[in-house]
Amino acid sequence: MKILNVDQIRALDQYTIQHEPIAPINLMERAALAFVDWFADHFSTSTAIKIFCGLGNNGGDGLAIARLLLEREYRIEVFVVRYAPRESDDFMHNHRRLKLVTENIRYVELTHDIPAIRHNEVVIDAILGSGLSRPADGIVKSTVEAINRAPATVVSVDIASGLYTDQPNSPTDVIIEPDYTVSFQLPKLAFLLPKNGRYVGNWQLVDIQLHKRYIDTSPTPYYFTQPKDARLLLQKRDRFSNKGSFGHALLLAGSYGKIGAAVLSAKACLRSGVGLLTVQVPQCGYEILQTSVPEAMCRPDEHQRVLTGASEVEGPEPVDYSTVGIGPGIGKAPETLTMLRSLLPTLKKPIVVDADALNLLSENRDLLAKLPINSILTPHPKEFERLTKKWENDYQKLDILREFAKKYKVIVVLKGAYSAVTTPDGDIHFNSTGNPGLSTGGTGDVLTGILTALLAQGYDPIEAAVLGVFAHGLAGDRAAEQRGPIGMVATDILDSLRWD
Ligand SMILES: NC(=O)C1=CN([C@@H]2O[C@H](COP(=O)(O)OP(=O)(O)OC[C@H]3O[C@@H](n4cnc5c(N)ncnc54)[C@H](O)[C@@H]3O)[C@@H](O)[C@H]2O)[C@@H](O)CC1
Ligand SMILES: Nc1ncnc2c1ncn2[C@@H]1O[C@H](COP(=O)(O)OP(=O)(O)O)[C@@H](O)[C@H]1O
Ligand SMILES: [K+]
Repeated sequence: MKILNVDQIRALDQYTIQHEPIAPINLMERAALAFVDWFADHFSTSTAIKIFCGLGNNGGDGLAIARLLLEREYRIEVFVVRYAPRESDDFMHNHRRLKLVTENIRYVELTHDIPAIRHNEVVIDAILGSGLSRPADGIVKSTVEAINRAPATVVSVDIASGLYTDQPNSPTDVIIEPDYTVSFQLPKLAFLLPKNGRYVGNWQLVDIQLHKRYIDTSPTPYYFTQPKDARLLLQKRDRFSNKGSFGHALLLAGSYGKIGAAVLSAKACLRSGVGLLTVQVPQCGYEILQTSVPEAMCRPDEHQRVLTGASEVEGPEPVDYSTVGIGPGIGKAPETLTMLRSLLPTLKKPIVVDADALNLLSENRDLLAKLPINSILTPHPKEFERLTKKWENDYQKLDILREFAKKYKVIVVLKGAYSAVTTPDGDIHFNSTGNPGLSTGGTGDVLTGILTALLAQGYDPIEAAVLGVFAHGLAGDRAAEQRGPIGMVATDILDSLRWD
């Protein structure tokens, strides 16, 4: 699913109006109806509701929502925040229609017009939408502050008033802090960025049938991976396939005290369909790995505690494997850096690089140029900062991500809520699955195993990254259903992984 910018969203509305065709007021009615359908699923008619409307089309939505809620016998009070002398045409139209059915419309011009809001009430925030062009000030600011102070449940229409759709807010901006955001049709970039969490709440999309042709032909670097997008990427298995059909992966993982990382990665790799798996661990990990992952072959490193790459056991060279996954639990010993230095230039196909392998790269940035083209790097934000530089806001972080992926021709998976899969062309696919239960040690090692398995099976590296990150998050969601987000651990994700 595409994420469009604010100008494109406006143009999409206009395109729909012209080409469906539909009158603007009817499109607003459709949006209001979609909102009200959602609202009716979440709140009973006994709820006391205060609707705050601005003077633009977001406010127009609010007025239409008020009328439709009245029709469904909700108890509502409407407050129009009069911050300017002019209203939009569709606002005025809905204002006239609402006045025909209720006299209960009040105007907020001065702070003493702002009503008291009680804890068992629901506030619908339709003050400002995607038309925001400057920070909230004056009576808008005071109203937003009063709503934020109130103990009520807050539902924002389309986007929280005061939040920009796709540019940074300043830390001093006053913005609604909703419990829910009910947005129209397409996700907004602002919803996916960590600093905006409290200005978005639990966000949901409602379909208002905006024109598909415009969406399909609009260029954008931003995508949001939906279940149907991921399903399209999944390769079917041939009836006559054999284990040789699904590649032979090499995992370089583990060090003394961190063999668990190697175990988790290895298990995830096997549970993600790899044909054969060899794991190289330091000698101290040999018995642990052979016992806990009998399906994997183990090549013990000649070093007791850390990886050096050398082994007394004969085996293929790393370049001869379908792919290599390197990093989980490897530490930053000088011997391991030496291994990385000599290994990288020999590899020709995309590999997966995670954890301490990334930290070694950030301390030895000359090695970045040695990464095979289209390799997948999986930093969490701290690791990514070490590889690049500190960012001032989430939007700058996205720019740095895209520059980095372009410069080194790699795919960067910036992990976290809505993990961002960034391609060498500068596209970013935000992941839709996953939950805070994944914030527990070892879940990143599982992801490395998954991605390594997909590369070994011959998946295109971008598709491997998008699909692997989606499947990992989905397994996390299943694990959270079974165990709850607090009790789940990385092993539960392994048990929940499914590829159908
Ligand atoms: N265009 C359409 O056909 C549709 C629009 N929809 C709604 O329309 C909204 C966008 O409407 P608008 O473009 O009218 O914009 P808004 O309703 O967000 O803003 C209204 C006006 O306020 C002014 N403004 C911006 N920042 C301000 C601030 N800080 N303080 C005071 N005034 C400020 C702007 O100049 C703008 O004209 C969407 O968020 C959505 O809710 C929906 O009804 C779906 C269909
Ligand atoms: N709040 C969250 N929502 C969704 N996914 C999350 C969240 N927190 C963490 N994750 C996911 O969990 C994984 C954590 O990886 P990482 O930080 O490398 O942990 P570790 O190194 O301990 O395994 C990543 O895939 C990340 O996207
Ligand atoms: K709003």
